[in-house]
Amino acid sequence: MRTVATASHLRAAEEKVFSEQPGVDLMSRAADAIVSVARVIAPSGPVVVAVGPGNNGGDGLYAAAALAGDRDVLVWLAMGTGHEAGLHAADEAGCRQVDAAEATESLTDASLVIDAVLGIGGRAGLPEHLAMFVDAVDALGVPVLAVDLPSGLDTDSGAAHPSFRADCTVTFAAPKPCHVVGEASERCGDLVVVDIGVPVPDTGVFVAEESDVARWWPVPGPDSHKYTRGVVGLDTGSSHYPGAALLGCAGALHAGPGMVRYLGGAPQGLVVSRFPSVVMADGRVQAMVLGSGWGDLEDAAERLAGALSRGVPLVLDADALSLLPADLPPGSLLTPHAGELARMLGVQRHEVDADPMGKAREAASRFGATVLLKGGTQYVATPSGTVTIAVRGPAWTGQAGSGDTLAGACGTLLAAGLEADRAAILGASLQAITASRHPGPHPPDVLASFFPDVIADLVDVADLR
Ligand SMILES: NC(=O)C1=CN([C@@H]2O[C@H](COP(=O)(O)OP(=O)(O)OC[C@H]3O[C@@H](n4cnc5c(N)ncnc54)[C@H](O)[C@@H]3O)[C@@H](O)[C@H]2O)[C@@H](O)CC1
Ligand SMILES: [K+]
Repeated sequence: MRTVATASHLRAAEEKVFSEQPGVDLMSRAADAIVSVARVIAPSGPVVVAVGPGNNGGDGLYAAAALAGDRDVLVWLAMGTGHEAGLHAADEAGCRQVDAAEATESLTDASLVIDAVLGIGGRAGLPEHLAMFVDAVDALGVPVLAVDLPSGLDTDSGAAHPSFRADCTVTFAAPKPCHVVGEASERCGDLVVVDIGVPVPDTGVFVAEESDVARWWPVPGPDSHKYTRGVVGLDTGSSHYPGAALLGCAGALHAGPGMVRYLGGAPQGLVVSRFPSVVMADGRVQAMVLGSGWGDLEDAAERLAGALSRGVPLVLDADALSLLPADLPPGSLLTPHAGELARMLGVQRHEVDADPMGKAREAASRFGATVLLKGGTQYVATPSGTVTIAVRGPAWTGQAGSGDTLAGACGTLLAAGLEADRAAILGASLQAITASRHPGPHPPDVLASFFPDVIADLVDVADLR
């Protein structure tokens, strides 16, 4: 996991470094990292560096100076001014200063554009002349390397302001919110996080990576059996929504449980004919999933009370989220989408959309349970206030039934003994990674059927033997 830091977190951390190590040259370290990545993306050919007025431009100018040793480097002062010492270094190294028209014309031959216009000091959006330059870059398909972040984005949000669209972003110390949430994250391309000697601040916000999923996945050992791997009970689906039972079973089974018990109100024959390993008899379970596809079941409250009396961690999804009891069993997980979270908190949907992380954190605190807020960006908030952003995937998963399979997978992971936040991070990340590796409009149960291949590929092969 990586810590996610805002612009003000980063500024405070940098100031501490400067006060403790007067004269430290962080800009050269930043420039070195940019140069290394630039050489990988475009080993030769002319480079156009769009430079802004602040230190982000300074990073770009020192990188331009280093690259000018063996290729043509054109420097465009996109805001009219630039970091003085950086400009001097670029001039000395033989970079050629160009105006907007020449910068745009030179794109036809350019192997790379370095966007060093605005970084964490930038205001969101781009002035007209820069927006036109970005359009020209996009139209010609010239690769873009963004310094710290694609200029135009708001560092601290996922909002899709007019901005550069990078193939790769080199950022310093820690990812910022714009790199990991919302549409903004899709403008960053591959993210390279570089340690330039600024300590990562303690923010309580994290982003999960594929390597975390591999590291934390509960892989059975030589002495494992169905009860050590975990038995998950599903009280999902109903006679009105029998498909939810199948989707939950698909998610639970393909995440690797010891056993799935189906205890819901959908026709049993339907479930067992599709999934013969699912057991219909009631008995011991180590976690329960409730609510997906309940609709307006008359006995919903009794079903929830029955599950609560088992004293095992619960995944509460969909219709069960409107019946939240005062005390949930320890280790329980709530899996709302934005509309359901708004209802849980008694706020408008747009308030959740405006501050999804804050609202997920508020719900976790209020209900004393981990909250997985589902959507394009998936937030896992704990009652202690930490938030982890799950690995992102393509929007193919944005379809009816994805939440049902996800709840089933999370139930399997809770039954395996994982803490609720890990179960949520792993379940949500697995679904996203699977959609990345198997892109296309697969129905949610079909996508879940690819989970085993993805899990096997992620975890250490030796562990599977
Ligand atoms: N503080 C440091 O020592 C380090 C900073 N680094 C770099 O410095 C960057 C931050 O530098 P700065 O604080 O100078 O900020 P920026 O370089 O991000 O931009 C600040 C300047 O741009 C102007 N500006 C902001 N938004 C604008 C807009 N929309 N239109 C027109 N002008 C706009 C501001 O008025 C200000 O002059 C980081 O992103 C990183 O790239 C790195 O060199 C590492 C070390
Ligand atoms: K930038």
